[in-house]
Amino acid sequence: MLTAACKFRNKSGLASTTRVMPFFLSTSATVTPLCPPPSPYPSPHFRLPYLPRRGLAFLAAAASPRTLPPTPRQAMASLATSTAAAAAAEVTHLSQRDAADIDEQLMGPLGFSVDQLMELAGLSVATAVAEVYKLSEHTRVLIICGPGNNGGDGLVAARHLYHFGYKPFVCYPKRTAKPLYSGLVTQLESLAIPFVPVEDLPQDLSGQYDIVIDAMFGFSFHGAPRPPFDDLIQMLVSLSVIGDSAKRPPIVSVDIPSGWHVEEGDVSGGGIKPDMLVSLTAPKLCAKKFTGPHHFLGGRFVPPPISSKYGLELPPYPGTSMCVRIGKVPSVDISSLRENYISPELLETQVMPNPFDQFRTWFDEAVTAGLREPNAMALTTVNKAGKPSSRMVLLKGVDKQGFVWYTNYGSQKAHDLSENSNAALLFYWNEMNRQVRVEGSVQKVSEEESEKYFHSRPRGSQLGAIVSKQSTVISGREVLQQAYKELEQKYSDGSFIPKPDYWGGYRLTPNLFEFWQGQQSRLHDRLQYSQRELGGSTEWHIQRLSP
Ligand SMILES: NC(=O)C1=CN([C@@H]2O[C@H](COP(=O)(O)OP(=O)(O)OC[C@H]3O[C@@H](n4cnc5c(N)ncnc54)[C@H](OP(=O)(O)O)[C@@H]3O)[C@@H](O)[C@H]2O)[C@H](O)CC1
Ligand SMILES: Cc1cc2nc3c(=O)[nH]c(=O)nc-3n(C[C@H](O)[C@H](O)[C@H](O)COP(=O)(O)O)c2cc1C
Ligand SMILES: Cc1ncc(COP(=O)(O)O)c(C=O)c1O
Ligand SMILES: [K+]
Repeated sequence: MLTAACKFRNKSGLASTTRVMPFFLSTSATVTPLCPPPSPYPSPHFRLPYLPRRGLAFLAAAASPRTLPPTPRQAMASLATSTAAAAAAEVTHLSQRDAADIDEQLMGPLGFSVDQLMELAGLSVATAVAEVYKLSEHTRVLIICGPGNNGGDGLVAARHLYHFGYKPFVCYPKRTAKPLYSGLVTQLESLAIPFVPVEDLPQDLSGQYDIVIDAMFGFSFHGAPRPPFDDLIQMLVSLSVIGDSAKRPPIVSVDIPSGWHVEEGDVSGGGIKPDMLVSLTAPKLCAKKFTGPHHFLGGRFVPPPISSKYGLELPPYPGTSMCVRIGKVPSVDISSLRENYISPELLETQVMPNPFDQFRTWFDEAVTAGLREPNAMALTTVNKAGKPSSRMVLLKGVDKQGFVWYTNYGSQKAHDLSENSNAALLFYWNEMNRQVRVEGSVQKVSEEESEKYFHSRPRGSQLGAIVSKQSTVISGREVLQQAYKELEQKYSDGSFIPKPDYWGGYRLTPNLFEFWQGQQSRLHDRLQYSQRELGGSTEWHIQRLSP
């Protein structure tokens, strides 16, 4: 499989992505049910005593890096989880002294070298920048590096940004003679990254750069900035007073907004106002005064002895990410969220004559691409009054007879289907720019088929199905837990769990399919398969629909 990822970003910094699809080698508090279903349930299981609410520890477990799956989409999902967790929990802020102490411990008894930590710090900065400021709208990055390790982080970030596809420019006026720094400079020179002297910088940076990274001073800054950093800081201050953030490059500060007091922040009120702060190891006290939209934490290297010694409360990093968003999540301009789809063409001459075969091909490709739950589908039912309702269900089988899923025969969907057998299924494989619509009529599968499937499920899910009077109102989660616990005990000997007669499968027999492949400028491909009578037999007929 070949994939290409080319991302576009809009002004909010959060949206407008071009999705290039993978190419395959083969082509009020009271809630009452809207439509109360008839009750097929035996009642005794459901009159159960109150059980205290469980703690929320499972939320933390859900955000644990170890449990997070690796695909980009899942990483995004987990980023959201850990963002929420980070926002909820208090993140430790370090004093200047503790920050320096931690550095010493890491590079002393804990066996790290400065090169290593700087590499990880710089990589964190680059990944955080790339997460917020997408390449397609922000290409040219000016990195202003100071004389110490903060400047070193900037040099490392410049290298990674280059490899991510950005065009870095480095301003490094006070170079340090140490081999670590000269090595970093040589590495950048070998990539032909331009070093820009301070005097060559335009007074107004907004015309020449799309992002400015402030890597001048970190936690060892003290006093007032000395030349030439005083002027450089002023340049960034003038930049941040341009009110319309869309008309100027965003400023990203590494660890500390340069010129700010490490603990007190922007004391005079006339300092840099960065749009983004990437705190390293743990935020310093001044970060409490940061009011920009993007606060990230990087430096995923803190070992337990440091965390426990300094009582560090730090958010979990999502998946394999080098950075995690902390602080408030910026609110998104929903109207600006959009994707531009780029996919291979979907042509009448290439698709299979039979829509079931075409579905199977696409389905297998979705599985091969590693999509999470490609068998999740929206099911829309309509009751006798014509009121539609949709929900997700899992496809559990497909063949020329139809599409099968399992559910509760007392649920709202079951009630709708008993009144109106017409239904629609919808698959959306986001990462592949693909959608499949299926319409038809629905019948229950045989008891035998349902029995067979029921007993293939994990025992926990079998018990869950017995416990749930799906779509009815319950007083609290405890009701389910208590009933579940009792059943768990009842069947603790591993004995056969009978399928309740209120649980089973449905099969939708299609009379219409539509295969949708997203394309640029909203000129998508849509191929519809409908049924036609031809010489006494039914045939599938393919038509292209306008996007
Ligand atoms: N564990 C981590 O999180 C790591 C973080 N890293 C980064 O390192 C910095 C801290 O680096 P450090 O070298 O200790 O200090 P700075 O980069 O902040 O800068 C020190 C140099 O700046 C000079 N300085 C200080 N104040 C001024 C001033 N007012 N005007 C001009 N120059 C100033 C200072 O010179 P002095 O003569 O004054 O001492 C130094 O030359 C941390 O914030 C992270 O970004 C590591 O990369 C990895 C581990
Ligand atoms: C991804 C996903 C898969 C689901 N799969 C099923 C399923 O296979 N069967 C089912 O009864 N409910 C499933 N659900 C729950 C349904 O969406 C829905 O909440 C439930 O069936 C009750 O719907 P109803 O009240 O409209 O009948 C799933 C939910 C999600 C998000
Ligand atoms: C209520 C309910 N029933 C059934 C299913 C299908 O699960 P399984 O794969 O165990 O059959 C799901 C899946 O989410 C569900 O939520
Ligand atoms: K800085």
